[in-house]
Amino acid sequence: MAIQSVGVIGAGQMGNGIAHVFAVAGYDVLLTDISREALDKALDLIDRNLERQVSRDKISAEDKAAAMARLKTTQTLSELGQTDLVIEAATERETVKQAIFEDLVPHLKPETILTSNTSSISITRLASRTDRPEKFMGFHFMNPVPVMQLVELIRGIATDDATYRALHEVVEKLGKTAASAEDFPAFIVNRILMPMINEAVYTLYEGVGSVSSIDSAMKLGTNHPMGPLELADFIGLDTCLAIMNVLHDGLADTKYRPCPLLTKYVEAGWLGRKTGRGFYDYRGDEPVPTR
Ligand SMILES: CC(=O)CC(=O)SCCNC(=O)CCNC(=O)[C@H](O)C(C)(C)COP(=O)(O)OP(=O)(O)OC[C@H]1O[C@@H](n2cnc3c(N)ncnc32)[C@H](O)[C@@H]1OP(=O)(O)O
Ligand SMILES: NC(=O)C1=CN([C@@H]2O[C@H](COP(=O)(O)OP(=O)(O)OC[C@H]3O[C@@H](n4cnc5c(N)ncnc54)[C@H](OP(=O)(O)O)[C@@H]3O)[C@@H](O)[C@H]2O)C=CC1
Repeated sequence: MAIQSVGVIGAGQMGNGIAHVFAVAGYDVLLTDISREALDKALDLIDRNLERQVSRDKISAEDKAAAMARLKTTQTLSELGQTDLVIEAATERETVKQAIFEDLVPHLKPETILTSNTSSISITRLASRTDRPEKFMGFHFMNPVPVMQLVELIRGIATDDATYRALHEVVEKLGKTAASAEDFPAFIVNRILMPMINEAVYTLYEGVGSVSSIDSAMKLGTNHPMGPLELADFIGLDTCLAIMNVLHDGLADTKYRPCPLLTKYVEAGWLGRKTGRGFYDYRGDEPVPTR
């Protein structure tokens, strides 16, 4: 079956980036969220990010108009049942994702492929709660989606070859590169990246360095485009903590213990850029380190 239409669940930073790249690649996109405000903000952001690509000659003004025309939003989850491919990109919480799949499954066409953009949660476990574990996969995009080349493809224990091949083809049509990962906690990228970020928070917690010195040390000392604390703010500290908890619970090894300071920031509602404050305060003209 040729995939032509795509449903995206969750209009946060990942959902809007995923909707953006699929619309540019010629797919009809239906984006849903529980909040109308999130949908309106996502449409506005996609428009601005497409404009940025036009201004840098990455796409033409006609491509932008065509992409915006292919993009629709709805607050009714069941409407996504008629699409060929569904990508769930809601909050990184297993109960939230399971509830979404439970509500959606009765409305799905039999041939629809179901995927999750989860950063860490077991694909086999998510798939087992649906009516189609063989047509279920982890489809893990990186942030910011329009810029990052990689998509991790994660097969659950029951995923069939046809589903894997179909998603591999989609990745190629998007002009991105796939890397296959086995279904273990946090897969490849976050198994390696998130302990580094967590260690940077411990480095701050233990007073080895300030926010600025830790970030400049890693940017200038290891050529990372962002320091680990700046990157944590960019990803979202709630998402970082959720991933560390999945690693800690799933691998039962104390080396994945989330830093108490990371927990404290999340408990304060300081989730990074998306709430205006994290390891940096973004409410002024320039980001100001909080420690
Ligand atoms: C948590 C998970 O589950 C998995 C993950 O995603 S982990 C996070 C992975 N992501 C990273 O590690 C990102 C690390 N950071 C970076 O690579 C860079 O800082 C960055 C690409 C985000 C920004 O780069 P920069 O050079 O500082 O900024 P900027 O010049 O504004 O952007 C670079 C390019 O991206 C484009 N861009 C940035 N954000 C964009 C967006 N949202 N949409 C479209 N284009 C965008 C810019 O227009 C610019 O294009 P040109 O090269 O044509 O000029
Ligand atoms: N941030 C990152 O760098 C990356 C994140 N991911 C993964 O992508 C997913 C989304 O992350 P991200 O975009 O950063 O998170 P955000 O917090 O930016 O967005 C999540 C969105 O999902 C919405 N949502 C929550 N519950 C539901 C629901 N039941 N139905 C529909 N929408 C819902 C939220 O609404 P509200 O705000 O109203 O709760 C919010 O708009 C997570 O699984 C995350 O792990 C993957 C790669 C990178």
